[in-house]
Amino acid sequence: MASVIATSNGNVDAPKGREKVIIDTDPGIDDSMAIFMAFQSPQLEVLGLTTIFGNVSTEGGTHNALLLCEIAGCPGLPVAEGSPEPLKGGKPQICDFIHGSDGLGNVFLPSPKSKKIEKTASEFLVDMVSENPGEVSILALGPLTNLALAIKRDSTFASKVKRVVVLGGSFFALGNINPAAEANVSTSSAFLYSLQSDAEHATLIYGDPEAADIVFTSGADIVVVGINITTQIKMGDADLEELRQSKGRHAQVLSKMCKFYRDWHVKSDGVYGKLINDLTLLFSSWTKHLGPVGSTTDSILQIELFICSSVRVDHPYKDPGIFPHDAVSLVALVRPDLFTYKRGVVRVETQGICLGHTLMDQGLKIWNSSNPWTGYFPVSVAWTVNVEEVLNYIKKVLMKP
Ligand SMILES: O=c1[nH]cnc2c1ncn2[C@@H]1O[C@H](CO)[C@@H](O)[C@H]1O
Repeated sequence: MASVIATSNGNVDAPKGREKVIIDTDPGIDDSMAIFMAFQSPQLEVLGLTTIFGNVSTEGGTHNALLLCEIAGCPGLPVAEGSPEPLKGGKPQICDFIHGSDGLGNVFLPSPKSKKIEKTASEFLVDMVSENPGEVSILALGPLTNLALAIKRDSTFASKVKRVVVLGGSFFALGNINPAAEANVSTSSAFLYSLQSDAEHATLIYGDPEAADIVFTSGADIVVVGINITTQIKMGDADLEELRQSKGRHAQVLSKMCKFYRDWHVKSDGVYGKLINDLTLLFSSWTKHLGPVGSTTDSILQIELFICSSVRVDHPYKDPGIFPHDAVSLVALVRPDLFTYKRGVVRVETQGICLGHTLMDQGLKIWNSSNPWTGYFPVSVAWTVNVEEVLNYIKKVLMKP
């Protein structure tokens, strides 16, 4: 029996008591934040970590998961290694440009002493959920391959798992891999498309939209937090500095990790990179619209005015900082009341230019005939977020000694 009750408007009630949780993760800098937060959350009992590719290789993720458990003072916690590749096979591309070659912001910490358990991630997930039916929740922070394998392995898994909180997808908003897709449901689809014309590589499929579609349509009690929600929460440079100066139990190591992540955000989403890009693009239209350039100072002023009045004045990344995606989904697990939700069937595109696109039927229309959304169980999709409270919550937990 699921403990989370979705009300008619899709809202999710807060769980009562200490919640058993397995974190399925590709750690990852924002994963590390979420994992440390889970260890610092008295309302959670972390049963173990399962690993997956994405921000790092699955093997690298296992290494980092063991390391994070040791740093957090839980060296014996089970870490089960997951699939090295998506359901369809192929070598996944790793986001080392976001998380560094060690996955932890190139901090190159000493290797962990503890070892992964013998069971695979899907075996561990199935066994823990079977042993504690209706009691184990899963926080899924990476591609959903391990969960899909658990569902395939045990047809009762979806009904026995308490609830699954997924960081993934982008609902009625753009993705971060390309306009259609978010990274966890379609890792590196952009890379796939760059290879599609290359016959030698045509059979390679990167990303795991098939797994995401299996999980979303499995009937499990699922809460999905997309990047349309997580990118509303920004830890700016001032927040990061506050963290660095705090006595937070893991504040120092996280601050070191976050440097790389922050610098990537500035390049990828930040004002500087975007401004240069915008400037180049706008320069031609500027001369067309505003006439010939006067003195250099005038020109710069006019360009600034033009940019401020026409582009990106509301871009969330005007000020440098990071998006703590995984930490936000941890908050959705422990403080579901800080979000509102819509219920609906979610399907994931598994082919074509919208590979990895997550699309929810909001139930606003009675369709004339059946369609690929018909007949599946609805999930809860985070719809709005209390930005200030979620940011405060993340900071409070991370700054806890
Ligand atoms: O722009 C991006 N491209 C690929 N992966 C990203 C990007 N931004 C964040 N992440 C990573 O993917 C998950 C959220 O989609 C997060 O785990 C984050 O670390």
